Amino acid sequence: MATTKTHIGNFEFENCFMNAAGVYCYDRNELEQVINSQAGTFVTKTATLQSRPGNPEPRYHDTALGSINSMGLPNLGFDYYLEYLLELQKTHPDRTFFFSLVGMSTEDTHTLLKKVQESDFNGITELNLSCPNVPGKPQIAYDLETTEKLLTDIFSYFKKPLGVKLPPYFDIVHFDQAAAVFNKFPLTFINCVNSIGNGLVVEDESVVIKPKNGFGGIGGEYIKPTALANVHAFYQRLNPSIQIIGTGGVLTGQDAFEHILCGASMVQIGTTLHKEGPAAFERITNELKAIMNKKGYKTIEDFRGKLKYL
Ligand SMILES: O=C1NC(=O)NC(C(=O)O)N1
Repeated sequence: MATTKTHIGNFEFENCFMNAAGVYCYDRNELEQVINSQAGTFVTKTATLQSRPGNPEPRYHDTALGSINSMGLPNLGFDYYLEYLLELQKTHPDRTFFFSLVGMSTEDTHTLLKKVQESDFNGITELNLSCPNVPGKPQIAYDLETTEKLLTDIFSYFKKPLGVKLPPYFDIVHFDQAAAVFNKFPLTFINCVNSIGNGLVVEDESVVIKPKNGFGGIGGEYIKPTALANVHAFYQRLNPSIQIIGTGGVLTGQDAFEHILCGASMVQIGTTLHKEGPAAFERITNELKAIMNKKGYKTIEDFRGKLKYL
């Protein structure tokens, strides 16, 4: 019987599925629903130093093939999520959770990570280098010089497990350049991909979200080929010590199988979770197990990264 267990760093997870930051993770109520689902773990909504209301609504819209969003990092603030995570370390000592965060400035990012370093948090930190929706703020990881400087400074003081949430790259040379940067650091993982930034969805004669005149991050079926390409490009290039979390376009067990085949050790679900709710984790897990049983794979390591070329 196939198992979809996995590990990230030194942590074991009963299931290789979890939410993508931003979906089912805004507050305790949503996070508890993920804890009580078939998901192996959760990641919080990206926390900033102070709470943020985010962008004006409507700022999220589902479409037939996915979603567009320009949330603008609405969150309850770093202290809210840290307090909850520390409480979970007492009530769920056998579980490991992910803490997503980013500063609204480089200084804030260091303040946040120093707080994590000095805290009793014993889970995994996901530094969001790719939010496309804060007006005037670039997607940090598209500036590799700034990213390298930031990671150099971070790893001078941050000694806990850390990964980065990346935007999609679209140029082979950028895969080469980005991997060369990430290979310099003791990253636990990279997470490919965040939404494809600044798409535009039109219905009838209008945009469908208010912020930025309708420009927003695209998720869902639209982005699976880009997500798989980023997962596999970095799988081909990174030191094996840096694991890959695959995010983007996961609707079925087959989509998850493809992410793992491309090299992912964990699969995050965003748009599908938003549309279907936490029951999606059980459905997609069962679909993946059925595929593995049919193919004779017992664990995800039996096929992870073993994408065949022609
Ligand atoms: O990193 C992010 N990616 C998104 O697609 N949306 C959110 C947001 O806008 O808060 N952040």
